[in-house]
Amino acid sequence: MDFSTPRESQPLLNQKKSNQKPQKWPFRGILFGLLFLGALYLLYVFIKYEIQPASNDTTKTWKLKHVSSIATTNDDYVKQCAPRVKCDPNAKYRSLNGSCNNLNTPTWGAEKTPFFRLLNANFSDGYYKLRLQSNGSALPSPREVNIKVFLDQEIYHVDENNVLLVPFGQLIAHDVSGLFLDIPGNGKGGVVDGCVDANARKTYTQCQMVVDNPPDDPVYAKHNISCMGLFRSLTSRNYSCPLYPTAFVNNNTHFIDASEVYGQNLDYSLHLRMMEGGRLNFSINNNGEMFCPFLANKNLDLTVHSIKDTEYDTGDPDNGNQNLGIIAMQTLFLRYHNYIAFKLSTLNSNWSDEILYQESRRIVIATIQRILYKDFLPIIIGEDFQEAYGLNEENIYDPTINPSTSQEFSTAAYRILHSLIPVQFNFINKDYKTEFSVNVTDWMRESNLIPIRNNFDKLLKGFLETPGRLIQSSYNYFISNFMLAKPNQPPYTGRDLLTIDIVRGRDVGLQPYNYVRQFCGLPLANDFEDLVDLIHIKDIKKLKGLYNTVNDIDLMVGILLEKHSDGAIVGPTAQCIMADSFYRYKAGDRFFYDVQGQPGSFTKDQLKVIQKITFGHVLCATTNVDDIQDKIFKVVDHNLFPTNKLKCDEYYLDLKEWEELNDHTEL
Ligand code: HEM
Ligand SMILES: [Ca+2]
Repeated sequence: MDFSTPRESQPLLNQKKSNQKPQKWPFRGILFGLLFLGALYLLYVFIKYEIQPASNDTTKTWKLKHVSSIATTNDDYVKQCAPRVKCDPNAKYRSLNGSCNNLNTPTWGAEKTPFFRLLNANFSDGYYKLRLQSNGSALPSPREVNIKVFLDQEIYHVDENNVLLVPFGQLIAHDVSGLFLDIPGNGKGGVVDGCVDANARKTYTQCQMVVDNPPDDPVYAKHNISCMGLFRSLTSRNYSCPLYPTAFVNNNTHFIDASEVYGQNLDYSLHLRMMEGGRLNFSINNNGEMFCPFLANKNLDLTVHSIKDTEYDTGDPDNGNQNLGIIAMQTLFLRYHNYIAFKLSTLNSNWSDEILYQESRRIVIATIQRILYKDFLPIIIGEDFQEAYGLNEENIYDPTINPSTSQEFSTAAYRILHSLIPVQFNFINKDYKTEFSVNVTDWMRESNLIPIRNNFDKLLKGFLETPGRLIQSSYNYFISNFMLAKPNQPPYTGRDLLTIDIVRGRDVGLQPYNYVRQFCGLPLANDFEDLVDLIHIKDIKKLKGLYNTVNDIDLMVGILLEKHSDGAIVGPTAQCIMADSFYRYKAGDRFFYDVQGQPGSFTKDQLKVIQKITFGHVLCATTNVDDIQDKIFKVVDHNLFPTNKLKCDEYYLDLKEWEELNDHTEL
């Protein structure tokens, strides 16, 4: 036995019998004194910043708490305007417009109902006018904020996540949120041209948020473009529901229910269907590949842009054609629906078109929900945070939870992922060669590339194999200057997405960053310097030069600048806002895929199948892309980690649990 090693229970300091005399009072006194002062200081810090007693992981103590709305207006729509809806409590399938999901409040989560608010709206007149700074002056031009705070600090590095995060993230955005523009007519049968002339600004309330570009604007000044014409958003007043303060309407269903694939209401959904074999309408290209139905030259919104050449008919008429990434997702899930419908029809030859359509729709929605909660969200808000927030737990439906998208989520928190948008999309072939790349901003509202030369497969391979833009506060230079340029005109006739996002937050009356941060359990900053816990001092200095007080900073700006939380790609305030909406989409959705005991629930065995479906299954069922990583949003080098690339045989989708459904469930 080695006696030189002290026994564990033996305090190390007592190990050696020291000949020294015990230390005397003055030394101990100083030590205790210092400790006492230290404790007092800590107490002061704890009180000042309302820090809760820490567990091992201090960040988790406040994160675990669910936020609950402190807005007083969330019931106004239901009380004052909601139509009476008669629901069938035994309906097996969710409605197309989201109504009757909640049997007590049937309009919760339905299309064309107002966004939920976490905090009350903030308008300078308490009703509709844009917020001002606390001293009554106008807020800084968002374009100037972008130029001074964000644009000059772009980092040209890539991430371990791949580009697929962008189109999939956008697909979810278009599922849960649709803020339409309130475009005024010019009295001559046309519409006001972008609010750019001074007269329009004076005449139309919808033109109140035109953004002035600073005179030294690095891009627009030399072309004499002095402002960015923008319209305000549609309000509940546009739908004959005059709420006070102004409420903004979601034109999509709030639920994660693939409404961008199926449409937001019954009429529109019928127009998208073949009415045969449960399938959705489609077009075929020269290679016999399936796409969303081609629509030639249909103009959607000529005031902002015009549509060129190939356009597709999708469940999301407003945004489905916005860029190549989203059109790829629309195509992918249309094909997936039709693939499932075909499979189910071979298993159940007696099923009607309606049953095939609804059963396929149910599986498509479940697939999107699975990918979102299992693969996408942990990357965004962090795995530990997601776990701690209870977002991984088996779903227990709670009818008291309002499933509606929060305004803070749709017009700020979820938009910060715009910073992930890459400059280019790569078209990569089966041999992992990039055949060509295109600028995302050169190909907006134009889809001609998609249906030719196997480009669709190459674009998807490109999403998987291209490392994403490093997560950072700035948006890329192109999307910050040249988005949606006028057709056949130079790029500088385009727009700045970050400017739009900041001003959109003012449009819908979001509270400033400091108050939302406090709502999320973080300390309220008394002055700019107090932000240093989450925002870099160099950014604080810039904010000081732009905003009057710390209470004036736009929510979008503050959350973009926040340091990211451990394991997440966003900071704590964005985590808090996002987790809230994603929690309510789940716990407040009676048809969420894993809810049991409802007329629309999957059987236990079907659920087991659903729980195995991944993005790889979707790709293998619908494209020629092969060798797909299980961790779908990560870049996996095929040379270094060949075994992490799985062949499509491993993504076989077996739906025999749906065979002769009458044996499993009642129809
Ligand atoms: C190439 C990719 C993308 C482009 C070009 C793009 C562009 C846009 C544009 C122009 C708007 C409307 C702005 C306004 O007038 O208020 C918008 C809205 C929005 N975007 Fe993106 N976006 C992209 C990707 C994403 C991604 C990856 C996310 C999130 C993961 C996202 C989330 C949102 C949200 C939540 C809205 C508000 C939707 C609404 O309520 O109507 N977008 N985006
Ligand atoms: Ca939806």
